[in-house]
Amino acid sequence: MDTEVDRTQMTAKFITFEGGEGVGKSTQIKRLVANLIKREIEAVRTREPGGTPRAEAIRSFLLQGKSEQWGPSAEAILFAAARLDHVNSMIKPNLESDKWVLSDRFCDSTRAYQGLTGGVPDELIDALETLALNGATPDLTILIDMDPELAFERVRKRAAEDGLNLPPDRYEKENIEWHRRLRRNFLDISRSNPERFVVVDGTQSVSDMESDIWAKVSERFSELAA
Ligand SMILES: Nc1ncnc2c1ncn2[C@@H]1O[C@H](COP(=O)(O)OP(=O)(O)O)[C@@H](O)[C@H]1O
Ligand SMILES: Cc1cn([C@H]2C[C@H](O)[C@@H](COP(=O)(O)OP(=O)(O)O)O2)c(=O)[nH]c1=O
Repeated sequence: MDTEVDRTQMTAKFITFEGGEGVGKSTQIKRLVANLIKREIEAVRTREPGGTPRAEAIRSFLLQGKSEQWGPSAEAILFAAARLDHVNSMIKPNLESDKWVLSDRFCDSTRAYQGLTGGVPDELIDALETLALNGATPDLTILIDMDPELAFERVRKRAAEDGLNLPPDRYEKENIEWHRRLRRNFLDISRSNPERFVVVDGTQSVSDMESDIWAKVSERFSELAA
């Protein structure tokens, strides 16, 4: 493991997007990166599980359902193994070269999916988080919150428009009650970490949500105040 860096001395920020499936994370992360670049702030977008070749290999194993029979604790360990590589070979080097890093999902997904919703004990989730983050705690986490039924409706509509009939990935096939629990668990995590989280209403239009997120991000980081 590499040595811990003093994040308080850095100007580049690490921002994560969290929430259930189809709430608009990838749409909004692209817009936030573009808004930062417009203001001449170097910013890179990444995602979890994935973000590095080694972590992407773990991603395909996890999302094709091959890990399902291993159980949620082993899955949590696999997500953490992917995260450790992502942190050490992608996130930290970019922050150290003064690039803002924006990640589509990060550690709160493990706590919400495998931990609170999947039943993996807090002690294991806490230990994996300490190990995998290696000091790289997000400066800000944007939770996009909305009813999962509406979010799935959007995803289905888009897939139908594109003529796609994709098989559901690992967590999409859980029932709606499971996804409602997941939503409540994400909200609980945000309430336990009020200094790190902002919650955004996912039912807004794409451009209203973009403005809402920009207002919240620029309020948080004084260097963005125009
Ligand atoms: N605010 C929005 N209103 C309506 N549809 C949206 C909105 N944001 C995203 N979408 C559409 O919903 C689907 C899921 O959005 P996406 O950004 O991929 O979500 P996520 O990354 O959270 O899974 C996409 O088809 C996208 O075009
Ligand atoms: C990062 C992470 C993701 N996941 C799940 C959430 C999603 O179902 C899946 C990632 O799929 P992906 O298609 O990237 O997400 P989305 O559907 O939001 O666009 O992996 C976990 O269960 N634990 C984790 O730690």
